[in-house]
Amino acid sequence: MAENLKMEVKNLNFYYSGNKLALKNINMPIYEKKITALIGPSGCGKTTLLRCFNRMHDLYPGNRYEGEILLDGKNILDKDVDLMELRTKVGMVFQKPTPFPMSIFENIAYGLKLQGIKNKTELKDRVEQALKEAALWEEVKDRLDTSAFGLSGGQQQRLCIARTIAVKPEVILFDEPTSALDPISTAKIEELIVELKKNHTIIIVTHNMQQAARVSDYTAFMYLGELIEFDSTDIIFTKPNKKLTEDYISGRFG
Ligand SMILES: Nc1ncnc2c1ncn2[C@@H]1O[C@H](COP(=O)(O)OP(=O)(O)OP(=O)(O)O)[C@@H](O)[C@H]1O
Repeated sequence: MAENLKMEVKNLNFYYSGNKLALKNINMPIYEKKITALIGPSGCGKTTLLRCFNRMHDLYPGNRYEGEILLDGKNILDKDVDLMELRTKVGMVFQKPTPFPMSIFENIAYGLKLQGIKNKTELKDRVEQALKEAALWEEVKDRLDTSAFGLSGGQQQRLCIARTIAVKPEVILFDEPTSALDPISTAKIEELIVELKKNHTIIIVTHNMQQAARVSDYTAFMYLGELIEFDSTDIIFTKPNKKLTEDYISGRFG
């Protein structure tokens, strides 16, 4: 089946301030409305690569990119890119749930208000829609005005997902979204991520290989800042082309 390119990484190098080269000549496609998993041993550069896709590294001075990352054909590493706009298009969910210290409703309304949505009915509708998409509505609809900190860890993570999807991103980055959660909450989030690909392109960092195999369509295996192999998840987990990939998949190191 022909896939549509949503993003494309071309000859990407990334340096942390102090000139530490953390990503070396990365080239890979990101297909539209598919889930791409980034896997590899600790310190191989998964999170570093993920944070390039919405230029999170720009929050710290001295970090430097070389090469290109195209989003719908336009290089997001160009100097004149509006980072607010980029981060609206390319949203991010972090490892630990990070609700704001406000009510469940306000957690989601916050980003919508920043986008200029002031109308109360519209805000209510958009909050409800986001909570429904994040499979949280039924659990919270009677306590929208209570603090987000009253939710369980798994619910907080779904709230963070709701907050991210409320502003209608095209791409969603997940950085080990279930590593702080129990197995039941993890299963719910995995189900949700698969559901979200109907309308979004998804990139997920995970050090849980079973999770990558369960949820993703494509997998990128990284090692020491390099992309060793990119292919369909089936191939990576059944007959990878590189010995290093096979050794990692079969648990010989990692
Ligand atoms: N802020 C930073 N400044 C300098 N070097 C960093 C910084 N953050 C990460 N690194 C280095 O960049 C390399 C890649 O780290 P990264 O966190 O991307 O790996 P990872 O594959 O996501 O690892 P993990 O699975 O442990 O989260 C490592 O050598 C790490 O020490």
